[in-house]
Amino acid sequence: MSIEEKYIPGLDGVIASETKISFLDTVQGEIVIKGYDLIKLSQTREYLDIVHLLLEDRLPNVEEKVAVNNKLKQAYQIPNGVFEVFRNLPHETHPMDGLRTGISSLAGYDDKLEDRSLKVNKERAYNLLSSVPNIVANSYRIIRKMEPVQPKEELSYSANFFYMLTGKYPSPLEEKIFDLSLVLYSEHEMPNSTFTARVIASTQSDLYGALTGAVASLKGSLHGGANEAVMYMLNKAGSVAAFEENLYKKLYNKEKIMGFGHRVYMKKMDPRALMMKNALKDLCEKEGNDLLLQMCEAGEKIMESEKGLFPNLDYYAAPVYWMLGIPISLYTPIFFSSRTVGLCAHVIEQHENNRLFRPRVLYTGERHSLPN
Ligand SMILES: CC(=O)SCCNC(=O)CCNC(=O)[C@H](O)C(C)(C)COP(=O)(O)OP(=O)(O)OC[C@H]1O[C@@H](n2cnc3c(N)ncnc32)[C@H](O)[C@@H]1OP(=O)(O)O
Ligand SMILES: O=C([O-])CC(=O)C(=O)O
Repeated sequence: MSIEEKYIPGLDGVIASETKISFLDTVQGEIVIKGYDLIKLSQTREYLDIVHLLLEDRLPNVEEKVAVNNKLKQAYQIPNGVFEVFRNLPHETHPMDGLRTGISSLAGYDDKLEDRSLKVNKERAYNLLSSVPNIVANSYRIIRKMEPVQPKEELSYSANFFYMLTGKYPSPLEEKIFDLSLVLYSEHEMPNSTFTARVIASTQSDLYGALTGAVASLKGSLHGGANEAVMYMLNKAGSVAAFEENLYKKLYNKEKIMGFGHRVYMKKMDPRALMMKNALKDLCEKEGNDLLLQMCEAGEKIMESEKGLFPNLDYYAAPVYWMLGIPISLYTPIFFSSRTVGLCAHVIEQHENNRLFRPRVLYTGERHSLPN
C-alpha cells in the first residue's frame, strides 16, 4: 500500500489501540463499557458504580460502593496552593482553562510523581475523581472573586458536586438526573480527548499531564465544548420560531450546528442523547414549562430533514443543565469531570501495555536544494 493510500484524514475509522475498556458497537447498538451496555447501566446504576467498574473491572457490591464513596470523600480537599494559582488568573479565564491549570498544578503535590505502577496510578485516579469537582467549582468561583465553597461530606458524590456548582442541595429528581448525566458522559471509547491522553501517556508521561492535554482537547467546540455552545444557541433564540429561523440561516451559511452529528454514530441518534432527552422531559414536566423541549425537538426535525443528522449527548445535556440551574460555562467542565474516570482508565491501560504513539505524515510541502 502506498503512503497516499494509507493516509486517512482525521484517522476516521482507524484502529488506534487495543483496549478492554470500552467499544461503540454500532451493529448491536451498544456502548460497551467493560462488557456492559452503558445505556442499560444508566437505567439501574449510579456514577460510583461506573467508577468501580472502570477502575476495578467489575460492578461493586453494596460494601464496595460504600468504600469507594468513603475513599473519594477523604480526598475532596485540594491544596491551598492550587487555590492561590486560581487567585492569580485573569477574571475572564474560561472555566475549562481554570480546570486545565488546576489539574496541571496538582502534579507538583504528588510525591510519587515518577511512579507509574498500577497501584499508584489507581490511587491517583481516585484522588483526581475527588479533586476535579472541587477544582471545577472553586476555580470558577475564585477566578470570579467569589468565596470558595467547601465540599459537603454528608452528601452523595453527585449531590456534593451539584451543591458545589450551584450552591444549593439538589432535590431527589435533580440529583438523579445530574448523576445520570455523569454516568452517560463517563466513558466513550476513543474520542479526541481520550486519544490525546493516551498519546501523552505513551511517552511515559504522568496522569496529570495526560489529563491536562485531555482538558484542552475536550474544550473544543467539535468535542465537549459543544454543550455550552448549544445552550448559547437556545438562549439566543428564546422561542421555537426564532430557533428554527436561526438554524435555517446557519445551514444556509454552511455553518455547523452544535450538538448534531458524531464521527461514529454518523446518521443515527447517539443513544445517550435519548436518555438525556427523557430527563429533559421529566424536568419540563416538573417545572410546568416545556419551551426548551419544544425548541430542541423543532431543531431535531430540521436537522433530520435538512441534513439527515441526529443529536449527540451534548444537545440534550445542555438544556438539562440549564434547567438544573448550572452556569453555562460549567457544562464542559462537568463533562470532563465525569470523563475523568474513563480517561484515568485509559491512561492506566496505556501505561500497563505501552507502545509509543509515533505515526508518519504525507508530506505535501516543497523540497529545495540549498544554493551553493
Ligand atoms: C459528546 C461529544 O463530544 S459529541 C460531539 C460534539 N460536537 C458537536 O456537536 C459539534 C457539531 N458536530 C460536528 O462538528 C461533527 O458532526 C463532528 C465533529 C461531531 C463529527 O465530525 P466528522 O466525523 O469529522 O464529520 P464532518 O465534520 O466531516 O461532517 C460530515 C458532513 O456532515 C456535515 N455535518 C456534520 N456535523 C454537522 C453539524 N453539526 N451541522 C451541520 N453539518 C454537519 C458536515 O458539514 C459534512 O458535510 P459535507 O460532507 O457536505 O462537507
Ligand atoms: O466519541 C466521541 O467522539 C465524542 C463523544 O461523544 C464523547 O466523547 O462522549
